Amino acid sequence: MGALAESYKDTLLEPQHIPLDYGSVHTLPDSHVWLDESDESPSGVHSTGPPLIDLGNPDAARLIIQACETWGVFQLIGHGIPTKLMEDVLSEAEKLFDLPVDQKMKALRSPGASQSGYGLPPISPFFEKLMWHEGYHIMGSPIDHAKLLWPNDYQGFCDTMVHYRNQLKALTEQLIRIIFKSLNINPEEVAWLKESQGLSIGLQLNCYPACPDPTRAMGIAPHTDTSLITILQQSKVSGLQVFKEGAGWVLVQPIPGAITVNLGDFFHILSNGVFTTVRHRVVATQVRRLSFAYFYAPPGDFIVSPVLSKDFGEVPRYRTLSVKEFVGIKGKHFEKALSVIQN
Ligand SMILES: C=C1C[C@]23C[C@@]1(O)CC[C@H]2[C@@]12CCC[C@@](C)(C(=O)O1)[C@H]2[C@@H]3C(=O)O
Ligand SMILES: O=C(O)CCC(=O)C(=O)O
Ligand SMILES: [Fe+2]
Repeated sequence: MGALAESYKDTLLEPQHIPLDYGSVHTLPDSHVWLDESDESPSGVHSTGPPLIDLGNPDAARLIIQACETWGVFQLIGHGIPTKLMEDVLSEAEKLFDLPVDQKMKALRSPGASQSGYGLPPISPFFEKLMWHEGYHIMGSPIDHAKLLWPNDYQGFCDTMVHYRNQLKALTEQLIRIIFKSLNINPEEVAWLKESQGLSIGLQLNCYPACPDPTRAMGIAPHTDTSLITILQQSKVSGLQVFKEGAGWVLVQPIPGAITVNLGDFFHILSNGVFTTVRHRVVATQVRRLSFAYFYAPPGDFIVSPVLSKDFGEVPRYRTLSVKEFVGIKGKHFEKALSVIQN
């Protein structure tokens, strides 16, 4: 199923690491109160957000590379993902998160197994406080877990998610080709890009339920993605913030029809640290917010070695390692993973 199926497999999931029955909670429990940590405070979000790029623009490739260096994230229009499909994903996800909590718990993600199923973010054990979040992850076939949610009516959900995943795969690979060229990597020589074997692909449906005390809660704690690229669809409600040196936490305002593209750790390592693996978080909100994140990573045995050149630096900032090895290091050291492999 690919290396990401092993992400955070040894983190210690305690019994409290399951979503609350949010609909029945009217005051924020102490377990979910996040104290403001100076620069981590949700206030002070003023700067203009990451660039908006039209993939149909003849200058798109240059703008994308520029955004990879300066932000590690951009918004994209002209991407070719049908609006109807994006709406269908939203309505299937709403149907899922609207289920009674007992039903959702039937599809609970099991610790140490693949990442599929319902639950809190797998990074939860790295934090003292719990996130105001419920998620549903699809890795491989969506059928087994969907059958647990809707024993007789799972096909529509599965068809929509598989169709969406296929469309996002084509778009992601188009973006990877553009970025590889700038790194002087010939996409035609990358076997997994041509043959799609051993890839890790995960689709995470995120729900941030309406929160009674949003300024003291956290939707998803700060992290970078363990991916090459992540493609995100945000619903109309804003909540995603990215950390920008010199500006602090900056809001990524949802734009109707646009998708948000962010680079993950593997492009950061490959580019010798020149492309940003953007640190991001999601703040809690007064109204429910949904988002859908598509994670794409190379096969576990792919060797990630920083590209060296005049533009990317002549000295490797990170040691060469396999995707699988990095996933293991991230699972153990989380936010410190990149410094662990620094030369
Ligand atoms: C594909 C993956 C990326 C992810 C770990 C996982 O194997 C499955 C869940 C993903 C997710 C979604 C919410 C935020 C995040 C940090 C987390 O806790 O689980 C990401 C993981 C990641 O990017 O490392
Ligand atoms: O909800 C969002 O906007 C971002 C979610 C996210 O960071 C993730 O799923 O990795
Ligand atoms: Fe993320």
